[in-house]
Formats: sequence, C-alpha cells, structure tokens
Amino acid sequence: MLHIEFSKQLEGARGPFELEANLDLKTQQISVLCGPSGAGKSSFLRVLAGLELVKKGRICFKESVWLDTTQKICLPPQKRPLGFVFQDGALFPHLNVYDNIIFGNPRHQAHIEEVISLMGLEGLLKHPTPMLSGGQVQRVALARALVRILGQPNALLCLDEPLSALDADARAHLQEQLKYISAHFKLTTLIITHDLLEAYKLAHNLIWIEEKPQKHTCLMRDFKTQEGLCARVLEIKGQSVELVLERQIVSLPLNSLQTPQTLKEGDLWVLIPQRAERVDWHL
Ligand SMILES: Nc1ncnc2c1ncn2[C@@H]1O[C@H](COP(=O)(O)OP(=O)(O)OP(=O)(O)O)[C@@H](O)[C@H]1O
Repeated sequence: MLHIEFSKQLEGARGPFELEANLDLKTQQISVLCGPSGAGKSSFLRVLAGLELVKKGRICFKESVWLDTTQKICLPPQKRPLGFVFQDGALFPHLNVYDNIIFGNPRHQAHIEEVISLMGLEGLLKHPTPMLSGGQVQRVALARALVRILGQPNALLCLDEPLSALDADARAHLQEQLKYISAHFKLTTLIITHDLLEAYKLAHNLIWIEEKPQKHTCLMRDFKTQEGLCARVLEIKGQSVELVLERQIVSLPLNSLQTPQTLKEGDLWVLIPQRAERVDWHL
C-alpha cells in the first residue's frame, strides 16, 4: 500500500487554498490524477517526490517511511525511490540521449540496456537531445526515470502530463508502452492527464481533485465499475449522435442511449453493448 496523507498551502489564481490528500493506493497499479487546471495535480506529485515541503503529512510506501512530520522524517528527493517525468521531458540539452538516460544512475548499469531496448532508443543514443521529436523526448525522459528506479524495492513512477504534447499516433503508442512497462516492471505509477479517455484506458484508479473555495481535496473515484468502452460525444445531429470511440468516430441513433435528453457535446460515456451510460466525472 502507498499511503499519501498531507496538507499543503498553495497560492491559487483565486486566493490561497489548502491541498489535502488522505489516500491509500494499491501498489503495482496505475493511478491517474485528474482535476481542473490549477487544482494542484503537479503539486501533489511534487510533494510525493519531496520537491515541495509540507508542514503536516505522512507518506509511506509499504513499510518505508518517506515523510512523517510528527517524527520529523523527510527523505530528500534523491533518497526517495522515485522516477519523475516532467511535461516537457526536462532533458539536459548539453548531453546526448545516452548520457541523459544514465545521468545520476551509474549503479544500475544492468538495467540500462533493457530499458533502451524497450523504449526503442538504440538508434538515437548518440543524438543531441535538441534534435529529438516530442515523442522521442518523452521516451528518453521515461527511460531516464526507469533506469533510476529499476532494482529499487517499492519504487514509484510519477508522470506529469507525459503525453500532452504528442500527436494522436505517438500518444496511443506511448500509452500502450506505459501500460506494458508498468506491468512488466511491477511499478506503482501515478500519471497526470487532462484526457479522461486516456485515464480510462490507462488506469486502475482515478484520483480526482475536488475544488472548494479554500480547500482542494484529492478523492478516489471508481470509474471501472462497469465493463464497457469509453466514448466522447463529438456532435449531436438530429436523431443521431457522433461519438469518438478509441480512435474512431461512430454514429449511433439517439434513442439507443439512456437519458439522451441530458446529452451534451464533450460528455464522456461508457458504451455497454446495447446501451450507453453517461459517466458523471464531476461529482
Ligand atoms: N510552491 C508553491 N507555493 C504556493 N503556491 C504554489 C506552489 N506551487 C504551485 N503553486 C500554485 O498552486 C496552484 C496549483 O498549481 P499546480 O501546478 O499544482 O496545478 P495543476 O493542477 O497541476 O495545474 P495545471 O493543470 O494547469 O498544470 C497554482 O495556482 C500555482 O500557482
């Protein structure tokens, strides 16, 4: 179990607020962190990584205590077994791909070749990083994070919108790779995304940050209670509705959906054979 409990004062666009979390996440699963812009998603990951300090909190990965303010325990970032991928990759521009991957990780030589091969980076190792495409940058950043944590017990992989700058094909490809890598290396993975379809495809758990005027609370949401496919409403045309389903656009008669009167463009639905139900993401 990964226990995350903290309270952190942040300065929001509409004034100060408290970001609060009290969650127990199963290990070796993917959890997705969603919420409105400015809700505190990146801050949540930064607190986990030890990049933001809190006055009150306790973070434990199984028996290992990373933070306990009552006992004055606070492991510095480099002591936490955690790999972090930033939104823009944050590669070192003066180092080539290989040197970026091994940066700060000379101990884990045994894992380096496996990660390079898994991420398909063999042909790029000598390339300067400013020459890379967006997808390649994210694969190098992911490889660097993986090399840092593989071989360490109770390791966490944190990804701050790793796919947001990619086109649909690169995004779909990297989503599959993330799923494979998390399962293959038995990682506990936390991913920020604004894309609920992506969340549905990737995650076992959804953490939603609920905004109230002076308090933002991280809540677990169960979004896989029903077997089905997730689709977004693209356009309502007369008696039919166009939905984006996976990477296809499908058209359905309106009367095949339950409660079609509440249908809005941009809504997310779970399509179950013979019927469809709207998912209320903003409870
Ligand atoms: N160290 C800090 N101290 C005080 N306020 C902060 C700190 N870091 C970030 N903030 C503020 O906290 C709020 C939440 O920021 P954060 O980046 O965590 O949100 P987010 O949900 O990731 O946003 P987005 O989806 O737009 O990336 C913002 O208003 C930000 O300016």
